[in-house]
Amino acid sequence: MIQLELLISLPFILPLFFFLISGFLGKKSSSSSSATKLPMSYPLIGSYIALSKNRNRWPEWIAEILRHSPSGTFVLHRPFGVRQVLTANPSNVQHILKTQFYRYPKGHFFRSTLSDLLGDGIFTADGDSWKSQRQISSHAFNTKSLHNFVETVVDTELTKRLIPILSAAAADKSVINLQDILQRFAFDNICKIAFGFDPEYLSPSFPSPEFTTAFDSAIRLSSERFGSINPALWKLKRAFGIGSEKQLQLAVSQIRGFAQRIVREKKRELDEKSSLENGDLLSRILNSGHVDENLVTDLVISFILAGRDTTSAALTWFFWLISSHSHVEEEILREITENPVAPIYTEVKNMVYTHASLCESMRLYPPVPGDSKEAAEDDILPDGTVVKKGVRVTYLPYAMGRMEALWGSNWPDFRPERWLEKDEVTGKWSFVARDQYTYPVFQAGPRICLGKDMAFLQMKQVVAGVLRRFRVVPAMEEGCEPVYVSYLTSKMKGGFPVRIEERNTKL
Ligand code: HEM
Repeated sequence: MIQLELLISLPFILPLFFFLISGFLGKKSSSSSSATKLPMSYPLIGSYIALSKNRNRWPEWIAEILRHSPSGTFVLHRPFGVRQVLTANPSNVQHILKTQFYRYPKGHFFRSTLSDLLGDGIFTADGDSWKSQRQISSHAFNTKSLHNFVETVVDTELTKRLIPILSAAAADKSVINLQDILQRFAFDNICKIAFGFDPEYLSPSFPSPEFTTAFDSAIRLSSERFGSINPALWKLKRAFGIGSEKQLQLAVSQIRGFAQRIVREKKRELDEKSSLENGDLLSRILNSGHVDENLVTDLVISFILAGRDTTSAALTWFFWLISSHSHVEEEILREITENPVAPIYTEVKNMVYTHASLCESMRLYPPVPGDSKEAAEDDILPDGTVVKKGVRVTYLPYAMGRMEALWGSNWPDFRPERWLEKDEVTGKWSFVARDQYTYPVFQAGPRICLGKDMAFLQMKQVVAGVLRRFRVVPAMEEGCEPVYVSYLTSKMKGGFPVRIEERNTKL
């Protein structure tokens, strides 16, 4: 098998080898300068050497380059003459996400890389298909009854599952992986909210159901396609059904089988009851008359992706930051005391300091580190960067949260106060939002995240529910800093080991 993969790769590896050598012999082309931190670029292989050297830390690497770029933009030379524009410039972000929205669809590259997993679902769709999915989904998301439903689901998962597990960990002083626990929590929630189905993934036995294992590997393998030296390589592997592509096919067929069962079961249930008893998103979508089974299956998979790893990643980094910023923790505890029945929605809404802390945490560690569009025609970005038709333009929330030009010289500091104003008389905080194009953590413009309000509601419920009772204490080795890694969404590398301590005074 490995030999076959090698054989397929030879047409790519041989010229690469040749040009690597010629590059080292000094025949490098343009755009290399140590002063500006731009990576060296060579004929044919472009900046492949720098790319592969920084593969495991690409968000940090790109952020370093963009911090040194006067316009906050640079053009990455990928192998075989492929160019990619990378930007942390808010004017460019506004241009591609809003002003010139129809010139910058998701495009062919993104769709072909992810369509095995996501089909024609909302994340890969463009044009009329995206419009109709967006319309159906927005209708289902934007209702008061969904808010109430989310609140109840999250509260139940919190009180019946998360709190007892943390309580047991506190009692036996064990080290637990908080990232894994929060992912399980988010998975149960999204399945209940989106499909009215409870997978019971967060339980004291920490089960590993086939579906979630398949989902994890499908995300990893699909996102590895983005790093492929040439898409033809993974496409050939897929055609031969070998290596990582074979694993991906297996994982995808398990995922589609699972999603299809959910859709069929829900349709059967609705035929029998023909009512919106549970209020989950899928019932709402099916009730709206949208019954193309394949498309609804794609939507189901997209919702799981959207809802599972985003809130859990955000909360993992949030608890890590809180653990070393006691004044922030104290301020949040004060807010929880002032809102004694939080996590109830109306109370959670008042938690502006907590809201600011979550925004600040996602500025430094966004759950989605980067997002790409593809130019449908030749264009020039507001900062003067020339974009040819077919070129990918990627904006990077991870880099943008680390730009001195946008956040000041204290950008490395975790300071929720940068999102707040204090009323001198009452002493109360009020939240001051940044514009969406400077902080596109939830994307912006017509494709802005549909689950943003739901995500904040869930996260604040968790923060209030956990911190009112427990202290989260990192259990990493002395001097060990967590590492931010990114597949389609971000993660803390190796998980987040913590000890849980009960607070002496319950709030
Ligand atoms: C902290 C939590 C979250 C963050 C940071 C976040 C971020 C994002 C981002 C960056 C996008 C654009 C992705 C792309 O186009 O490639 C997006 C889209 C989307 N998100 Fe979220 N998300 C979060 C939670 C959720 C939740 C809980 C849901 C609920 C299912 C959700 C549903 C969606 C949907 C449906 C879209 C597609 C919108 C479209 O293309 O029109 N998100 N989100």
